[in-house]
Amino acid sequence: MRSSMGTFSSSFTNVRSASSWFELYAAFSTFIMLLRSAINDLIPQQVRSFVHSKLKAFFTSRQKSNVVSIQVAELWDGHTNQLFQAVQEYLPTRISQSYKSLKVGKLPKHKNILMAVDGKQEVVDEFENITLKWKLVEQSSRKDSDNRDPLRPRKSTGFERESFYLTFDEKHRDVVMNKYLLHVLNAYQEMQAKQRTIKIHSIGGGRCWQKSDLTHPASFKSLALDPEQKQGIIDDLDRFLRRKELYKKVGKPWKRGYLLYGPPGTGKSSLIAAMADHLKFDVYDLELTSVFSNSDLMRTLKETSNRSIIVIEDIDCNREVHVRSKPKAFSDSDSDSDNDHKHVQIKTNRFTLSGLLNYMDGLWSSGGEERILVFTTNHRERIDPALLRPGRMDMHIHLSFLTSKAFRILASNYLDVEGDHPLFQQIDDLLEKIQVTPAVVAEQLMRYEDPDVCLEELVQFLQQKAKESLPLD
Ligand SMILES: Nc1ncnc2c1ncn2[C@@H]1O[C@H](COP(=O)(O)OP(=O)(O)OP(=O)(O)O)[C@@H](O)[C@H]1O
Ligand SMILES: [Mg+2]
Repeated sequence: MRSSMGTFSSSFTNVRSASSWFELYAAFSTFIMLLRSAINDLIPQQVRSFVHSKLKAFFTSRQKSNVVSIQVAELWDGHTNQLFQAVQEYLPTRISQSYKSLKVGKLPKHKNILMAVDGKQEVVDEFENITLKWKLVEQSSRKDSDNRDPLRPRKSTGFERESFYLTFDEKHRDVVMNKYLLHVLNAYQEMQAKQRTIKIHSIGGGRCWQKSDLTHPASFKSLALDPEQKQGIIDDLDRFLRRKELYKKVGKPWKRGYLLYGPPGTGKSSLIAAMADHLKFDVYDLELTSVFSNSDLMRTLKETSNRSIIVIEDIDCNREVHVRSKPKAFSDSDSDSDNDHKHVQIKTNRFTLSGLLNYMDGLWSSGGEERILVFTTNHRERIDPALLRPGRMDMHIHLSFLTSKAFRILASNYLDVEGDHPLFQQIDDLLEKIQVTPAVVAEQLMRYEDPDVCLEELVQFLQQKAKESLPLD
C-alpha cells in the first residue's frame, strides 16, 4: 500500500516537473526566436551568409583532412619491388640541408660515396605544390627466427625487410597515384641511365655474347671532327631517340643504320664509342669470323638487347662474307697506311651479305625497341649495293683526313691549348697541303708535355710529310 501511494505521489511529481520542463522549453524557444529576430535586424543578410559559408567550409575541410598512407615494400610478390629501389635512390636527392640523419656507403663498382635515408627522420618532398612525406620503416618477422643461421648476413636471411611509407592528404590521391609515383620512377630511371657503365659485348668461346665494360675513352667532346659534322651526327641520334611514336605511327621498325667510311685512323671506331657514350647504349661487336652459319647468326642477333648498337666493322663489297685475320673493333690504329694487308680474305659460302641484311630486317620488324646498326669500311666503293639500299643505311658518314677545325679540338684535348696559338696558322697551311689522319697527329701530340715544344715538333713533322708527298722530278 505504501509503495503504491509512493508510486502515485512520484508520478504526480513527474507530471508536475514535466509541465514545468515544457514551460521552460517554451520560454527558451521564445527567447531564441526573439534573439534570432534581433540578430536578423542587427546583422545584415550578406554578413550572416558570409559567416555561415566560412564556418561551413572550415568544418567541411576539417572533416576531409584524412591522411592517406601508401606502403612501398621492398618485395612484391617475392620479387624486388622496382618502386622501392626507385624511392631508395630518389629520396637522397630530395634531402635538404636541414636533414640530419643519413646513411653513407660505397660499393665496389661505384666511384662515389653513396647516400641513403635511414628511418629516423621523415623526408619531405614537394610535387605540384603538394607536400609528401616519406618514412623508412624496418619490419622484422622474427617468428621463425629459431631456424635462422646467425652467421648469415642480415639481408640474405630475408627476415628483416624495409618499407617506405608515403603519407599525404587524401584530396591529392589522384595526383599521387597517377603522376607523383611515375615521376619518382622516371627520375630513378634517368639517374640509372646516367650512372650506367656501357658494356661491350663480343662473341666469346662458346659462340655466346660475353660482356665487359666499354673502356674506350672517346666521347663526342674528344672527337676531332668538323663541328658542323659532329653536331649533325648528334642531332640525328637525338632525333632518332625522340621519334619513337612517329616510327610506330607510320609502321616503321624503330631502327637507324649508319655507314662510317674513311681511311684507317680517322676515328670510325672512336665515333662508335662516342655514340654509345652519348646514347648510353651497349655495343654489340659482331665479329663475322665468329659466326658459323645463318642460324648461328640469327641466334646471335636475337640475343642482343634493346637500346643497343650492333657494330660490324670493315664490311666490304663482296657478296660472300670475308673473314678477317684478327678482331679489330675498337682497337687503336696507329698507322694511316692502307690496311688491306690486315685482311686475310677467305671466301665462305656459309652465309651471304644480303642474307645477313635480310635477317636483320626480319629481326628489326619483329622487335619494337630501338636498335642502331653501324657498319664501317675503308672502301665505300666496294660495298655491296644491297647494303646501300634506302632504309638500310640511313646516314653515310665520311671520316676523313684532319682539317684545321678538327685539329683545334685535338690541340685542346691533348695540350690544353684553347683559343689561338702562334703556330696554328702554319699548321693550318700544312694541313691544307697534306693528308694526315687524326690518329697520326694525336700520336705526335703525345710526344712532349710542353705545348710549345709539341707544336714546334708537329710543324717539323708535317713539313717533312709535305716534302715527302712532293712529286719526284
Ligand atoms: N677523329 C678523331 N678524333 C680524335 N681522335 C682520333 C680521331 N681519329 C683517330 N683518333 C685517334 O686515333 C686512334 C685510332 O682511331 P680509330 O680506331 O677510331 O680509327 P678508325 O677509323 O676506326 O681506324 P680503322 O679503319 O683502322 O679501324 C683513336 O684511338 C684516337 O686516339
Ligand atoms: Mg676502327
